[in-house]
Amino acid sequence: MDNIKFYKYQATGNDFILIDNRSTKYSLSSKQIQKLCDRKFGIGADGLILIQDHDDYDFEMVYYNPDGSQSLCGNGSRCAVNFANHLGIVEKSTRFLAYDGEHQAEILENEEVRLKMANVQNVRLMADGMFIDTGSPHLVKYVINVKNYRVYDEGKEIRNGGLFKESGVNVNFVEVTGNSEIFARTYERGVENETLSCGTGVTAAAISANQKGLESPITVNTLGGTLAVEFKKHDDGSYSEVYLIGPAEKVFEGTIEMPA
Ligand SMILES: N[C@@H](CCC[C@H](N)C(=O)O)C(=O)O
Repeated sequence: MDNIKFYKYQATGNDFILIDNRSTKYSLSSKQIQKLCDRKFGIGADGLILIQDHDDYDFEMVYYNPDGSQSLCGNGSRCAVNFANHLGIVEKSTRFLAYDGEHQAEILENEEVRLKMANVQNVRLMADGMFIDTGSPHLVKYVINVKNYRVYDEGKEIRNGGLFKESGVNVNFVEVTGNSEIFARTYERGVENETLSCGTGVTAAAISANQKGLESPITVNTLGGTLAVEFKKHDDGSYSEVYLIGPAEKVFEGTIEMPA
């Protein structure tokens, strides 16, 4: 049985297993990903990331939710950039490929990463809130007293509700807390629980706040820490130059036997 060398990273409390797969040695099944991400029987994480070689980019980030499904992960991307730096693949700036296409990123002081997100085409008003695609699908709902809100129960209900049943959605509960400041909590599909922070969710929350009159840059507080989001809004309702900025750090590294 193979031993896998892994690195554990966290970005505002959203935690990930990172694996150097430049040799493309590992092709993990959903069952293996589920076991590695399991907090009791495995390493435990909100997601798993393989860093792979790519002919046209510095690297490719292949992201899996803990249930084995795939999407873009904003916080995971910031961890991947610092990991790629640790592996010697990139220096201060990079261009890499992820689930939703090309991303650029810059490593700032104190290992903070400034990640360029894809343009946001529009904000769709729906019965439960605003629907915004930031590389993964997000519903943003404004609530009062978000710190005490029933995020798990309501998030689960909306995520599994009629409208989103097929492909699911991440559900963000947001409160405006200042002139350019919000607090966001996210129920993540694929984790099927609330996480301490969700990067694509924080980005969607900041863009939704602009619809309510808040201007870029917006500070987004989460249960796991603080991020900043910058953007440019256009007359047709789209957004470009969208950046997610915040910390990402290695927590520990180790080896684990490849699960069956
Ligand atoms: N934690 C992530 C989002 C990961 C993807 C999401 N669960 C989905 O399936 O859409 C982030 O930081 O963006």
